[in-house]
Amino acid sequence: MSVLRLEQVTCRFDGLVALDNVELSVEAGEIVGLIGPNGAGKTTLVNVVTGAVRGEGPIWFNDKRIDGKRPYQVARLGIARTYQTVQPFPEMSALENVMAAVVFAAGANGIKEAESQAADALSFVGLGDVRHMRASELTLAGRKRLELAKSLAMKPKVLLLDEVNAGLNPAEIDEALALIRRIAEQGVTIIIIEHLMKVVMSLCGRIVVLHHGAKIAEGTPAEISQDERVIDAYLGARYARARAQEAGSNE
Ligand SMILES: Nc1ncnc2c1ncn2[C@@H]1O[C@H](COP(=O)(O)OP(=O)(O)OP(=O)(O)O)[C@@H](O)[C@H]1O
Repeated sequence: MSVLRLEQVTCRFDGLVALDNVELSVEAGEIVGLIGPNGAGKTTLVNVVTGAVRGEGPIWFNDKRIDGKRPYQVARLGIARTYQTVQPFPEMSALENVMAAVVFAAGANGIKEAESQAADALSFVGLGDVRHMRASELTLAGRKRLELAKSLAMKPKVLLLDEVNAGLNPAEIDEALALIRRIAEQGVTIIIIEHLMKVVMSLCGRIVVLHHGAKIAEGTPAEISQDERVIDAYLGARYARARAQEAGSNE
């Protein structure tokens, strides 16, 4: 049974259709990539699933309908997200930032428990040693990890990652990839919005492509990289040629 399912979900902003009858079904344990050109509706999909923006059409989390729920209710059911632009409370420590996320997702279970959950999440992402540092003093890679720790501390079953690798250098991206794989190994189902094709191709078992709010393709990385509509709308001919050359040189 799918853990998350969107049934013909539409989202309009005045005259603009940001999501157009999108069908999506994600199985437990999958890492699904969500790609498409700027403005395709990827972040809107995350916003609609997590209750930040109201759409039309049923969204199921296991056997529960979650469309219409508020963000904290969705978070408490077990769906966490990261934000494209990381915005920690700059003057608070990394630990305090994650504790705030724990309280948002779990309610007030006591400050000690929130602290211990937050410390575990920070260790998991490799920020255990700098947990008392102010968020504003962390590097971009550190703030991205902090963002991950905030969502992980909510103990999610489904995690929606919105461009967690943007702005990172190649070494930092490799580390982030390893971290995302470790999160998936914990049994967390992941949907990742990502512009770096190297990341999507190596991480995701399945890729969903949005264009002008509509799903134009869905398949394995190999299928998607050869799909004419995806090449036209997003990947471009140069990418397809490079892939074909790679395939040729591997023969
Ligand atoms: N709150 C909003 N109010 C009005 N229009 C919005 C709102 N949020 C998104 N949009 C519009 O909806 C469309 C889809 O935007 P969205 O941010 O979901 O795209 P995206 O695929 O995530 O793009 P990017 O890759 O640039 O982040 C865009 O035209 C955007 O301007």
